[in-house]
Amino acid sequence: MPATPAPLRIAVQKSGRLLDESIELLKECGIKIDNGRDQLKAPARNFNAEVLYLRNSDIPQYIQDGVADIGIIGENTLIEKEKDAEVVLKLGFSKCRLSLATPRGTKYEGVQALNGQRIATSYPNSLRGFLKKKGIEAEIHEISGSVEIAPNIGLADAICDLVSTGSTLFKNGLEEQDIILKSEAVIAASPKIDDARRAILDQLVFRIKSVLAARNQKYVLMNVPNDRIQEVTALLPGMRSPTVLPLAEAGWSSVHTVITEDRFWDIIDRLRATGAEGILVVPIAKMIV
Ligand SMILES: Nc1ncnc2c1ncn2[C@@H]1O[C@H](COP(=O)(O)OP(=O)(O)OP(=O)(O)O)[C@@H](O)[C@H]1O
Ligand SMILES: O=P(O)(O)OC[C@H]1O[C@H](OP(=O)(O)OP(=O)(O)O)[C@H](O)[C@@H]1O
Ligand SMILES: [Mg+2]
Repeated sequence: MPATPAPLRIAVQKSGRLLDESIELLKECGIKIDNGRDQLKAPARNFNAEVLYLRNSDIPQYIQDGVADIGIIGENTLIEKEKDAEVVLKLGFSKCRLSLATPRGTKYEGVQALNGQRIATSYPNSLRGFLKKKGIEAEIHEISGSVEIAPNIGLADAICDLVSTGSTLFKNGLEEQDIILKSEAVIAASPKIDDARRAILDQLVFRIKSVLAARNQKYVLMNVPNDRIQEVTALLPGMRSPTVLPLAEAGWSSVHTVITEDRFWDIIDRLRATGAEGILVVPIAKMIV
């Protein structure tokens, strides 16, 4: 009997913004993990993997060194740490951008305005690269958090930090000026991953793709008078084409299909106008594409 390969070592953030959605995603992939807050290393119960709970900013180094085979990490951290890792899959959560901001009302007609200025940031490498590309000489002031306070306490003229809703900038009297990069959570793989673990990773990626595909879709069922079926089905997408089944009541059919979340309301309104009734919308757990 062939030996079971060593488990895939998955690095996730120990605590912070990425943790809950990372664990939820693995769970939706059918991978059960004991809560490892104190344990720091936890085996998966029904998949050949183990989870390493690490500091977010340390994960790129662990991936490069092959201490972790893969990690769930923000692209922004991966870029900032300048470590060797392959982005295998974008995960669609923790979307944010690394931006430059200045106090509201500051005169700013392009990045040239930053020449000779002091910029506070927790992302010195990303900022340095951006300024170099733009030919701007500025003083980078590295701080590890609460960056948005820096202009208010006279520490800097501008900041470079993550922005999502923009509410932290707003509350601190700052205005977003330029975007340096856009980021979301990704699966990153080690250059040292071996073939056996790469095969486990392929299995995991297949499951994640099925979960992510399903998140954007709804399964929709409706009753349609038979003389309207053609009009209704013309409006509908489907994995192949809509399913049409006869109802017990003569003259009516049940039509089933899959609709993308962003087209959903538009299509539903048109379906009702065309004569569809009793429309049911059901979430899809997994979608094998
Ligand atoms: N406001 C936000 N909206 C969406 N995603 C965000 C936001 N802030 C951060 N992120 C994403 O979540 C990741 C983790 O952020 P978090 O604040 O939990 O850790 P951190 O303080 O950046 O890291 P460390 O543990 O190294 O101190 C970031 O690298 C980024 O990819
Ligand atoms: O645009 P917004 O939606 O307001 O989000 C942006 C804020 O979120 C992050 O901080 P976080 O809350 O993670 O705090 P931290 O500095 O302790 O990591 C980031 O560093 C910004 O300060
Ligand atoms: Mg943060």
